[in-house]
Amino acid sequence: MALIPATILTGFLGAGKTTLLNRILHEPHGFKIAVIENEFGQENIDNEILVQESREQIIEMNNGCICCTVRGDLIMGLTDLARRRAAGEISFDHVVIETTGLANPGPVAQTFFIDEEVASEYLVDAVVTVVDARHAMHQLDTYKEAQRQVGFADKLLLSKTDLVDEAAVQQLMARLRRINPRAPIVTSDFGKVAISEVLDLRGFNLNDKLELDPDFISAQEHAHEHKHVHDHDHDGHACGEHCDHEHHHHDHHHAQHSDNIAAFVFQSDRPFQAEKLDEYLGTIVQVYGPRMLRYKGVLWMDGADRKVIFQGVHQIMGTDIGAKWGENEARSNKMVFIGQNLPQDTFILGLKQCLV
Ligand SMILES: Nc1nc2c(ncn2[C@@H]2O[C@H](COP(=O)(O)OP(=O)(O)OP(=O)(O)O)[C@@H](O)[C@H]2O)c(=O)[nH]1
Repeated sequence: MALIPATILTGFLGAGKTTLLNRILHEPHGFKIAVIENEFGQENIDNEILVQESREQIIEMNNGCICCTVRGDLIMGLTDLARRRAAGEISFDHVVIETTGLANPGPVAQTFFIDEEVASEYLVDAVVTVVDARHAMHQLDTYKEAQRQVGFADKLLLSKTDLVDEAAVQQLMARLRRINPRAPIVTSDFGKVAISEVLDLRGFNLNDKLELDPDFISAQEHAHEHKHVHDHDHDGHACGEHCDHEHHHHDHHHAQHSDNIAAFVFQSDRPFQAEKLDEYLGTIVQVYGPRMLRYKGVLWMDGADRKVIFQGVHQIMGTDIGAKWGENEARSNKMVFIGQNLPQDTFILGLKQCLV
């Protein structure tokens, strides 16, 4: 049987991956797509944001980052999809893997060559990287992950050009071409791009990847190097049961993400007072915005019968009206903050004060 093409969709935190995916899943283009979602932090908010009707074909992985702690889950997810497809239980002709904003696409792509079962069912169609035109210059200056995602791309999709002027777009494009002269660059504001620019690119050329990273195909785990991310929950606990961080494993060179980036979760089963919350979020974004890499949440507002989806990147914050709360669904608030040296306790205390 023909191999199933898989697209690795990558891009730094908040670049616009889910927005693009949502658009693709809504469009009538003839592709049947299965999605593998990997989100950093324990709460999969993207699941609320992605279109509901495709849900049965969305596999979530949120116990760690796809390029380090959950590579085994990726293999299992892929082989399980292939088995269900062969058994006629589900039907799809393409897989899209949305990585976390901090993932190194190298080890994700590697999985398709190293794992025999995966290699016998799938081929990497392309690594597609979404680049945030508003924040990319700073991200490229500061985070190796952002550089790697651009370096590994077979196609670069430029989002948020609506937020910057033409000169800034040109300057960014010139930089992207210097980092990765191979990858064509296409503008894709709010995911508006032809499907032919994203799927069926047949763009993954192993030789290029080997030039970029001579260890690419070696089965040695984590030959790549990236720095540290903690994943804190609201109790201040730093690492979950799947934690695989360096401080637990001093005996081998381990995959890590950028220093000082940490995630924490705020949860509550009391509703928010909208005005208080608006004011508080406005204030923290003003003060801590430059260090707030990504934040999102599903919110329960007092008196509202619909969920409110809230999200942002640095100072740019927005809300959308989400689905109705189900009749038997327990209402609650879930927020995830990913940032550099954010004062977790202050945030949590402040948010608590916005509850009814
Ligand atoms: N102005 C503008 N905003 C955009 C564009 N694309 C996405 N956004 C917004 O940017 C925010 C992040 O978009 P997502 O699609 O969730 O980004 P992501 O890459 O999936 O984020 P993570 O998976 O959390 O890293 C959302 O508030 C989007 O509405 C764009 O082209 N222009």
